[in-house]
Amino acid sequence: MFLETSNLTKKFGGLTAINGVDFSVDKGKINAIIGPNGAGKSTYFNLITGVHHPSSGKVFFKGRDISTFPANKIAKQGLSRTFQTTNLFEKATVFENVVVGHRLRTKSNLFDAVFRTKREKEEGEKCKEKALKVLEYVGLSEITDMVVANISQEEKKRVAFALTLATDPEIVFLDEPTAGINPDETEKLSILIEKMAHEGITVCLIEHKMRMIMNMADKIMVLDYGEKIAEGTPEKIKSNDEVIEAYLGGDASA
Ligand SMILES: Nc1ncnc2c1ncn2[C@@H]1O[C@H](COP(=O)(O)OP(=O)(O)OP(=O)(O)O)[C@@H](O)[C@H]1O
Repeated sequence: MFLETSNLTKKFGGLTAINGVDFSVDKGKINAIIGPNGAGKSTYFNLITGVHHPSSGKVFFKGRDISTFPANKIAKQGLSRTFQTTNLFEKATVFENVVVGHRLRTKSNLFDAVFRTKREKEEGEKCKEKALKVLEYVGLSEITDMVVANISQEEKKRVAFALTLATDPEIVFLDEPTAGINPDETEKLSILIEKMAHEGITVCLIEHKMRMIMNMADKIMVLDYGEKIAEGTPEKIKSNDEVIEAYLGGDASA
C-alpha cells in the first residue's frame, strides 16, 4: 500500500471530526475527497500531514506508521501540501517567494545562515535553481520577476503549486486548489494537476467543484459528518444514492 489510513479518528472535545476512516490513496493517480462543509475534509488532510495527530487509528505511508510524526518529518518523507489560502509575500517577486518558501524547508541551520557557511551558500544556489525549474514546470517562467501583488489569482495558485513541488514530493495534498478562480482558470489548473499525476506525482485533493472532480479524479472518497459514506470511481459516486441524498442534494451536475 502507498498511503493508507486505518480506522482514523479525530475528536475535538465532544466533536468527532473524523470517525473511523479507512481509505487508501492510489499511487500516481488523482484521488479526491469531497463532502459538504464541515464534513472533515481538511481535518483528514491535517491528520495525514501531521498538523494534527489522530485520537485513534493510524496513517501508513509505504508501510510505515507515520501517525505520530511531526509535520516537518512527514514533509521529509515526501508528503507535501497546500493550504486553502497560501500566504504569499505580496511585495516580493514570484521567484523570491518560491526561493524563500523552499529555503524554509531545506537543511541549513541558524549557524549556517548567520555565518553564511559554504553549505549555506551551496544550498542557496540549489534553491534558486530549483525555484526556476518548478516555476517553469507550473508555467510561470515568463513572470518570475513580477511582484506577487500584481499577478492574477490563478497565477498565485500556480506559485502555491511551485512551492509544493520544490521539495520533490511523492504525493501532494491540494486543499481546494481552484477556490476563487473562474471556470477558464479552473480548467487550466486542472490540466496542470493532471500533468503532475501523469508524471508520477500522486495527487490527493479536496474540492467543491463537482464537474471538475467528476472529470479528472480516478478515485473519490465522500465524507459526511466525519464518516466515509462512499468511495470509488466518479461513475460509481455519481450513482450512489447515499451520496446523492447526503451531499449532492439530487443535483449531481452542480
Ligand atoms: N482545530 C479544531 N478545533 C475544533 N474543531 C475543529 C478544528 N478543526 C476542525 N474542527 C471542526 O471539525 C469539523 C470538520 O471541519 P473541517 O474543517 O475538517 O471540515 P471540511 O470538510 O474541511 O469543511 P470545509 O469544506 O468547510 O472546509 C467541523 O465541525 C469543524 O468545526
